[in-house]
Amino acid sequence: MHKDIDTLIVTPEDMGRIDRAAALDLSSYGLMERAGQAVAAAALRRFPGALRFAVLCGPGNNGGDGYVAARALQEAGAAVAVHALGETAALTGDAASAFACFSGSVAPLSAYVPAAGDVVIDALFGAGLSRDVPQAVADIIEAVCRKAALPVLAVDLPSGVDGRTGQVRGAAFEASATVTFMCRKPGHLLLPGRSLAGDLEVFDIGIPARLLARHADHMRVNVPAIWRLALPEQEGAIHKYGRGHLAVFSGPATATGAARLSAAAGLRAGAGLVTLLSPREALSVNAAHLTAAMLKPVDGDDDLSALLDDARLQTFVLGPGFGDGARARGHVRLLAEGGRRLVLDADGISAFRDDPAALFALFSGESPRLVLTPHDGEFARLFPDLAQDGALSKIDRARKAAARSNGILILKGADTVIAAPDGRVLVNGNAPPWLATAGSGDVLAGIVGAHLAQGMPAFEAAASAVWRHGEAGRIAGEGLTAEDLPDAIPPWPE
Ligand SMILES: NC(=O)C1=CN([C@@H]2O[C@H](COP(=O)(O)OP(=O)(O)OC[C@H]3O[C@@H](n4cnc5c(N)ncnc54)[C@H](O)[C@@H]3O)[C@@H](O)[C@H]2O)[C@@H](O)CC1
Ligand SMILES: Nc1ncnc2c1ncn2[C@@H]1O[C@H](COP(=O)(O)OP(=O)(O)O)[C@@H](O)[C@H]1O
Ligand SMILES: [K+]
Repeated sequence: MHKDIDTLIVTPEDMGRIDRAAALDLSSYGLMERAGQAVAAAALRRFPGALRFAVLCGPGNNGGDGYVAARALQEAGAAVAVHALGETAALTGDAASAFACFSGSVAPLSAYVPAAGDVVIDALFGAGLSRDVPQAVADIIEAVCRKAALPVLAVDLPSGVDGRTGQVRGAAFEASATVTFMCRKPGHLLLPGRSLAGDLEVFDIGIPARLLARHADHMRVNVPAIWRLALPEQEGAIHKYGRGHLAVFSGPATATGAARLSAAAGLRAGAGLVTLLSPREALSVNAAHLTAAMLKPVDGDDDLSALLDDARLQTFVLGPGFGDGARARGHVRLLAEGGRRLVLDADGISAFRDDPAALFALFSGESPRLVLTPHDGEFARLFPDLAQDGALSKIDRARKAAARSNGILILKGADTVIAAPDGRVLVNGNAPPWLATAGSGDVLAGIVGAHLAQGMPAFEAAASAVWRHGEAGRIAGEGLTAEDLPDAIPPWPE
């Protein structure tokens, strides 16, 4: 597929618009025919041992794809049982045409009895799911997935998964694989949709790339092609200051490890110099554990102000293990007023829970130089209204938070979303589950800081850091601890 549209993420609403635009130039039934044929081909390829394909067809075009697939499977000599939700006489448009071309018998959905050897083709609802699935569908999902544990191939989306949010509407199939068309939808990438979709195939049914690009909304999968052009130059003889100087605030003597993880990651991720800014009472414990990173005492705003006279210090990480909220707020104010770039993580985020607007005001009005790295709990402290709004997807939440804060949001989790105030959004997909370990977030903050220190724009710095963090997790492998991660940070991709 065209490599530029390969990474696009399109909401069901935008996809509907694209389908309608495509139908002006192309036969919309032709699109459905190719979609259904692709589903049948995937079914035969993935399930050569199937005794029977049970094709469950819904009332819209998703059901239409199902009738095309059923016909193609029958023509290929496979045993097929087709069951419809609702009256087939009520089908309209392309779905009615697809039904008319299918010559086999169609039984009601309620008559389907899952049998061993069946492979279920789920063509009940796709992009058009607009409310919770009816009870009859919830019952079938229970019978197929829980009681009979049959393999399911989903058409476009597992029925019950909301394509815009990835949330389950009432109940949803758990598919072993899903065949979708042209582009991924948010529901394929955001949890729980991502795990319910199983192995995802994106099939090109022939909608022109220009239509996709015109109607898509700056949402993409986080891949190196997106930020490669913003990578720092790697010249052989570059001076260490040329590769940027990152400063990381340490917590008190009892909580210094988190900041050292950020510092170690910052060095590995390419910052030329990393300085740990430590309370005096924690200097000796920090010194005992540091080799390549430098150490400077900072106890309060006066120390920090003096340090900010050094114009080479432009980039800071504040939050990992930091503790003291009042001190954090004072430091953040000085850094903002000094025009510095800041990665605000963990305790640094929580420090502004009583007055998030004060934080946003400090970084308003110019190109973003604040990167916020909350997990869901920290996000809710800064953006309680967005966290509580059940209608918003994780993408919507990150995007609105970025706009409000004029910062880059890294909303963490297995489906980390990176968003910029200008509306660009990336969904990350390379993080292995074992990256969820204590201290892993501190490493991420250090990588973001290193990228900023090397002069990358904030959005690209954040996105590439999330990607490299995911790769480090894969390289370090299952059973990793956060201490293994810095050494596993890979070089920049070719
Ligand atoms: N040109 C196109 O439009 C193409 C569309 N394709 C297929 O078309 C699908 C989208 O088709 P539609 O927009 O018709 O949507 P769907 O077929 O996903 O569902 C819409 C139908 O289901 C009903 N419905 C929605 N939620 C319901 C619920 N909870 N309980 C009961 N009924 C509910 C709606 O009233 C409507 O009749 C895609 O997912 C894809 O499979 C493909 O054929 C490729 C081309
Ligand atoms: N199930 C998961 N799969 C992959 N990555 C995950 C998963 N859960 C969390 N992560 C990632 O692990 C890191 C955890 O960071 P965080 O929540 O701040 O923990 P900590 O404070 O312990 O470092 C984040 O980068 C997050 O995106
Ligand atoms: K479906």
